[in-house]
Amino acid sequence: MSALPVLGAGGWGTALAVNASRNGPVTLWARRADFAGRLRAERVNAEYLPGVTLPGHLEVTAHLGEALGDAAFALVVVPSVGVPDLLAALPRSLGVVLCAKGLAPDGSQLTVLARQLGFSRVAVLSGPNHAEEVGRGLPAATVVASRDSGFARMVQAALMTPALRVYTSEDETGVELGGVLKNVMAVAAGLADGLNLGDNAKAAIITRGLREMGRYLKAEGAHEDTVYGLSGLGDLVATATSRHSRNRAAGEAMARGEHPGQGGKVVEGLRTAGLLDAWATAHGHDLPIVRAVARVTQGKWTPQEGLAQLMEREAKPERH
Ligand SMILES: NC(=O)c1ccc[n+]([C@@H]2O[C@H](COP(=O)([O-])OP(=O)(O)OC[C@H]3O[C@@H](n4cnc5c(N)ncnc54)[C@H](O)[C@@H]3O)[C@@H](O)[C@H]2O)c1
Ligand SMILES: O=P(O)(O)OC[C@H](O)CO
Repeated sequence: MSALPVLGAGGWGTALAVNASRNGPVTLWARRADFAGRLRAERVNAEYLPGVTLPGHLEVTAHLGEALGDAAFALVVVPSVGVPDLLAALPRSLGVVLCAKGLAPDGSQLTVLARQLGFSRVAVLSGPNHAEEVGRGLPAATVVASRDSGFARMVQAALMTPALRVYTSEDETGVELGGVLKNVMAVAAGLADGLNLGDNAKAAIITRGLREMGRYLKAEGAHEDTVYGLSGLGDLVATATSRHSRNRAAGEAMARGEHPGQGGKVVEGLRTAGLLDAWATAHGHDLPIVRAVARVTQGKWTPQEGLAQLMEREAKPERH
């Protein structure tokens, strides 16, 4: 049985590797050789997922070819900015499971980019899945989406464990974009936390944020109900309310006048907000929470100005 390559040794790559190790051999790829050496020696990823022991049979390498071996597919778990370069280095015969929740630097969906590069078996994995909990084996559910339902089932079989329930979907776009947008909404929720706006405001952000996500998914051709699934509503709730979320914590820090950085860990929503806001402006779409988060992260509005812009919008029926 060939080992499953997990490409990216941050928090999520490490948690997925630990989970999949319950089913068979796994090789975790880290881009830095010294870091891979530390993981091999210490059997813990102290930098990105402290407190989770790496099983003895989990291999770690910084050699991409060694990680890939003769595997049929790989999990791609580096931050979205790094995905284009990593995909470019992979053989096109490999199936790729995109696990980042962000867009390529030019604003493209990562699944679209993968197809443009010539990969024929493409899937996306997304859901309410904090690495800190999945790594510890706490119960969670997630979705693997692919136009190729046979490929989705293959990935499902590799990742489904007693602690991680994996559903399949054919709505690649809807599942991918749910994960992309919920990070921006989580930054908004964090801004509300940092401004001490209370529970009512948080509920309003989640609910109106979900409506905004639905409008965007529909415009991009996703299925109508995907936004109400694990990768949409599920992940929005998990991220906007969680003490683990780096996106929520980044918003909270900004509202307090602090730097949004999360100790070197990726905060996808900060970059995504600007890309989505540019898309909305170019296409004449109304994404007000995205716009507020983008302008606050770009320093164009204060958090209080962002709040005022949302509260002073024109009166309208709820369904819009
Ligand atoms: N942490 C979570 O709970 C979680 C859960 C689901 C999805 N995700 C998504 O997974 C992706 C990765 O997040 P993470 O939490 O593992 O990040 P992280 O911040 O914990 O770690 C990022 C890792 O990627 C490496 N890296 C950074 N830039 C790279 C590049 N250009 N090429 C190769 N490697 C690079 C870093 O060295 C580090 O090992 C993000 O898109 C995130 O939204 C994270
Ligand atoms: O810590 P965050 O905000 O990047 O969120 C992690 C996961 O995406 C939650 O599902």
